[in-house]
Amino acid sequence: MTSLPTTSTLAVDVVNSMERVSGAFPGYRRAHARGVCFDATFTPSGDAAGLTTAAHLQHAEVAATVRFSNSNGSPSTLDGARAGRGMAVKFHLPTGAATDLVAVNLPVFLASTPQNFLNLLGALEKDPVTGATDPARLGAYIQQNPEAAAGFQAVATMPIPVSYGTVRYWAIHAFEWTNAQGHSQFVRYRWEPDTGVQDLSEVDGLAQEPEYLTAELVRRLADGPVGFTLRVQLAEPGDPTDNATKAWPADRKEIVAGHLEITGPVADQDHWAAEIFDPTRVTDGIALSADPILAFRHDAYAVSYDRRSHNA
Ligand code: HEM
Repeated sequence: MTSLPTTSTLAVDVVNSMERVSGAFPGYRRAHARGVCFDATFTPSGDAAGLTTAAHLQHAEVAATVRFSNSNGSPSTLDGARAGRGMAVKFHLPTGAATDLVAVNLPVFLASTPQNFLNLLGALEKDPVTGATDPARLGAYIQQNPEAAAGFQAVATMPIPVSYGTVRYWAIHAFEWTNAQGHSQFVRYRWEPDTGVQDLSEVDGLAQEPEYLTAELVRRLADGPVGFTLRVQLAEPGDPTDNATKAWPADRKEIVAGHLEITGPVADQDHWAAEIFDPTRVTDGIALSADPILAFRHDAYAVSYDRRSHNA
């Protein structure tokens, strides 16, 4: 495989292990394989403008492209199952550049470092003899790595959504905003659906069509736009900004940075499916925190992108 200059050996090891867990499907992302893209408009509230110079968070609306997805590396997992869902947003900036915000239906991640994530994947890999994942290995991993407990608790209670448009999505990592005066503030992002969170029971989830989430959202959009509010939590001194397994206290001040209105499916699904939504693609006024998972995602996504764009 051709390595991109930005990839690391660890990123290759992690993506190889992801393939052993979910399978490798030529041309598809190694995670969040099944997805669908939509056109949207983001209207900033103006409330973030005093905290960051980021162009999309000032006062003028910008166009956006949104990809909703299922987290598995297999493109044929059931929509009605309790599983991860992704919402990746690409904001198209007035300069012609873009900035991405990549979120899932989990408030915290399962590992604080890339090495821990690799170890966790190892515990999820199928036993070569039985061909199945061994729940005891995963249990032992969580016991030895208590940092994973909060994330797995959230995984166990993941909602089965009525719609991709009725899910709450977190971008998890801390990012650092800087304003025109040079003052900096750590933040965390969350998308709140206008409808409120709406779930299905397990029975109703299993009664749906296998891939109901795409058709449901297209039908819903025929009746009008689907909206999300971008809420931003502001860190206080001492809040961890480099650990994706740790949430900040729920009473931290929040602001509404803006509102996203999704209007309809993109005209060219193949073009947008081939695109990359990279959480490290930030813009002036936003910097990455020191969270090692955040930086590592760039490398892992590059490995996956390289493979899928060569139809591997
Ligand atoms: C070490 C940690 C992680 C690894 C190794 C990893 C790996 C990957 C890979 C390989 C892809 C496919 C990339 C592509 O081909 O374009 C992907 C996609 C994705 N990941 Fe992660 N990921 C990690 C953490 C996270 C976290 C913390 C979140 C949520 C905040 C997240 C949300 C997503 C979403 C939503 C997508 C789909 C993006 C799209 O629609 O293009 N991932 N991930």
